[in-house]
Formats: sequence, structure tokens, C-alpha cells
Amino acid sequence: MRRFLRATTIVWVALRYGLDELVLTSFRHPWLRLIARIASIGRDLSAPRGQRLREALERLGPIFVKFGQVLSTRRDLLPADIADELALLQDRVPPFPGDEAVVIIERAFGQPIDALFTSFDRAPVASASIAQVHFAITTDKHGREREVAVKVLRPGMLKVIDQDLALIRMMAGWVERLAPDGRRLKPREVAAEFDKYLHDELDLVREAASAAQLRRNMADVGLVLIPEMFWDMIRPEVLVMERMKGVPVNQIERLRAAGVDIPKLARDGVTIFFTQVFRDGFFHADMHPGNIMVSVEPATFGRYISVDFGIVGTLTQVDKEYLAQNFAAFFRRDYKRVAELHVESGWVPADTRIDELEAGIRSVCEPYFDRPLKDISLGMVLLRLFQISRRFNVVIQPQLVLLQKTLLNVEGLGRQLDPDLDLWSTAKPFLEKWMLEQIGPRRFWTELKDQAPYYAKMLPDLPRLLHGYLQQRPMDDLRQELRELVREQQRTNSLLQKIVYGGIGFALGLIVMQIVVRVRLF
Ligand SMILES: Nc1ncnc2c1ncn2[C@@H]1O[C@H](COP(=O)(O)OP(=O)(O)OP(=O)(O)O)[C@@H](O)[C@H]1O
Repeated sequence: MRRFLRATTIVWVALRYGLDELVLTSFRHPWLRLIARIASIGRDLSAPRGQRLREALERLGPIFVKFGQVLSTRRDLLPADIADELALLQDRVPPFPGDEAVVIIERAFGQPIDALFTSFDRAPVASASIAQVHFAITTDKHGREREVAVKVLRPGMLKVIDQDLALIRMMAGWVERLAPDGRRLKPREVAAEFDKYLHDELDLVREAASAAQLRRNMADVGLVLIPEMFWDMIRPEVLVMERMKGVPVNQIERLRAAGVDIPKLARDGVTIFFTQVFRDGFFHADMHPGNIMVSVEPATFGRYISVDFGIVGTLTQVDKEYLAQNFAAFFRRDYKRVAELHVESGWVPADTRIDELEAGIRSVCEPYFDRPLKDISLGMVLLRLFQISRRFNVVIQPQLVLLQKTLLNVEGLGRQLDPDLDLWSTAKPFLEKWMLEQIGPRRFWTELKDQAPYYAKMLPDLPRLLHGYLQQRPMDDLRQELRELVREQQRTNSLLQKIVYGGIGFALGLIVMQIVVRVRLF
């Protein structure tokens, strides 16, 4: 019953905000048309479609707001006006009472709050749709007093989420069947991706593990502080970590007044991100200013502070290679190669015309070379590439979408700090070194070295493997290849014949000419 009521609310809100016109233009069910007519009485559809969608999602609550935020990054699927509007979604949610947080914490650890913390501040410092954060003081395993931040999941989240997700999946099915280009929008895949994303965010142990990995990776860079995780005090619904103190990165005047070197800060931001992406293939993907501070403590002065590791991106070797090759081809202005790469990776349907894709990519990339290199935004280049890909039915891998979104965030943040930031000279050494590692001879050598033990193992087995392979190959394939070989041989034979006959003819001609000349001489 509750699910039915929720579904009705969703349909009602969708109709009130005119979303039926957005996707369900071919909806024909009489009862829905009737509801649509009733809902349309007095509705105001003067606002642009993106704004109406955003407002409808805000009406439907935090899960739908999150859904819209995630959707806003799928610029490969959505038109730009809708994606821009969805990017404005913010989860402003009233906090839940501190007493409820205490109950959740006590249940999670099976101990009273006083046994866990010397003091616990019941007023939260921040609250969002999924969790809220409280400050507290605890004693660590060495007996030292430590200031901590305690992140607590919103009560009953899992139940609400599963309910709303079921409805989102149901609506995805509708959109796929009924919207004019429903299939292209891949609503079921988007819903499944969102499902995974939300469940990842709901597991604070996972978030703590990501934080610990980033802290380890970043230790030698010396430019960013990441809170220490208190592993004895981490459960799926509660996370206790070191409390970080700093000035929010967007309070530039405060930072300047404290004596922070702002242009260096801008460069450092890009360096940190590029190290995470291109060196480690593991990056903080929620880099909005609310999650970034700057330390003004003497010991760590001017260093970034990162919090919130609910969303991290990982790049596989294949992703890295794809990116490296695309960037390399892009900077050579070899658009044909960029198009070919999309086909080789199987991202565009096999029947895509390379020349058309190449022309599309050229029209996106060429204008960038008209401006100084320092102003080229890699995030923007990727974004444009994804938008072009959309026309060719390419579905971009979620981790690359995440990368592109974060690249834009980081570049935007850098420019906000220092409008003269030369992105290119900061990024270039990373890209050059990395591209050499990915596609240069060093990569070939590393690969060879890595694979050598396997080859050595395989070598004695080679005759048997070959025999097996030949037996497995469908006979038709083999026959076809044989026919090709015979044809090839015939072609070669006939060419040889021509050369031989031609040669004999030429020689005979010479002899005849000589005879004629001699006969004349005598
Ligand atoms: N270790 C910490 N030390 C100090 N403050 C923290 C710490 N962790 C979180 N905070 C504060 O709490 C806020 C919310 O934390 P966090 O971003 O992790 O929660 P969230 O629910 O994922 O929020 P959102 O998704 O909106 O970013 C942060 O913006 C920061 O101000």
C-alpha cells in the first residue's frame, strides 16, 4: 500500500511539473491520460524543462535529489540544458536529532556513548541526505585524547532507499518502453548504476577503506592531509575519524589574510588530482568546496585537507590506456585516430562510419587549439568528446564520467583560486611521464617483463595448445582461410607468370633487335 501511495505521488509530481512531455510523449494509457488532464489543470509550464525536472526531484525527496545529482554527470546521455540544471541540485536536509545519532552509535558498538567518548557534541556540524557529522573527543589506543569527527548514517536510510530504488527501476522500465528515444537513454543501466552508487555510499566501512588508501597514496606527496581512520570504531553505519581543522577552500579572503600562497594552492590542487588519477588510478571524486579545506596550523601550513570519501574513482589499465592514447592523438590533432580508438575499444557500434565520427570529433576539438595551450581544460575536452559520442550511441564507462566531472571541478577550483593558473604547465609533466609509461617503449618492456613467467610456462605447451586451437576453430573459418590462401597463391602465381613471360618476351625482343641490327650492318 505504501509503495502504491509513493508511486502515485511520484506520478502526480511528474505530471504537475510537466515531465510527461519530457519523456512520455507517446504515453497512450487512457487512465493516465485522464490523470494527466486533471493534473494539468492550472499547472504552470512556463519554466524551462530542466528547471521543472530539478524542482520535481526536489519535491520527491533526498533519494531523488541524489539521483538527479548522479544523472547530472551523465552528459553522454542527457542534453546539456538538463544536465546543467540537474548539476544545481543540492541536498539541503534538516538534521536528525542528536539523541537518535547516539542511539545508532550505541547500537553499533554495543556500548554506552560515555564509554566510547569523553565528550560527544549532540548538535551536528553538518547534515546531508545520507549522513550527518558530530564532533567528539575519544581516547585512542595509546591512551591519548583525540578530537574526532563521527559520521552517522541517517536512520532508516536503507529501507527508504530500497523502496525508492524499486520505484526508480520501475520508472526506468516505463521510460525505456515509452519514451521516443528510450533505448538510447539506457534508463535501466542508469538506475542500476545509481543503485550501486547509493549502496556504496551507505557503507561507511567502505568509505573508511577508501580514505585509508588515499592517505597512504598521498603520504609522499606532502600536499594534502587526509584524516586518520579509527578502525576499532568503524561500522557500516558509524565512522569515527580524526577531526580536521582548516579554512574552507572557497573562503579565499580568509586564506589570503592568513598568509596562504594562493597561486601555489591552485597549482597544488591540480598536482594532487593528477597524481591521484594518472599515477595511482585512484581518485577522490567528490571534490566540491564543502569537502576541501586548507590548513593554517604552523606544522602543516598551506596544505589541503580532504574529507568525505564516499565517492572515489578507479581507473583500470584499459581506461588508462584509452585516456593516454586519446590525449596523445588529441594533442597531435589526429582525429581519425581518436575515432578509430573508439571503434577499437568497442565503444561505438561496429557499423559507425569512422569518417563521420572523425568529423564530429574534429568540430569539437579544433576550436580548442585556437586558444593558448594554458587555457585548455582537459575536463572540457573530455566532456565535449562524450557529448559527441552521445550522437554515435556510445555509452561512456561510469568511471570515466566520474573522472571528467572531477577534472572539471578541480580545474574550476584552480581557476577560482587563481584566474591566471596555467593548467597546462601544471598538467604537462604528469601527462608526458604517464603517457610514456602507458604507451611508450617502457610500457612494452614492463608488460613483457610481467608476462615473461606466463610465456615461459606456456612454451612447452605450445604445440598442444596450437593443436587444440586448430581443432576448436570452426571448420568453416578454416575453409574460408584456406580458400583465401589458395586465392592469394593463385594471384602470386599469375603475377610471377606475368613477370617471367614479360621477361622472356623482353629478352626475345632484345635478341631479335640485335639480329636485325647485325643483319643491317652486314
Ligand atoms: N574528519 C573531519 N573533520 C572535520 N570536519 C569534518 C570531517 N568529516 C566531515 N566533516 C564536516 O562534515 C561535513 C559533512 O561531511 P561529509 O561530506 O563526509 O558528509 P556527507 O553526508 O557525505 O555530505 P555531502 O555528501 O553533502 O558532502 C563536511 O563538509 C565537513 O564540514
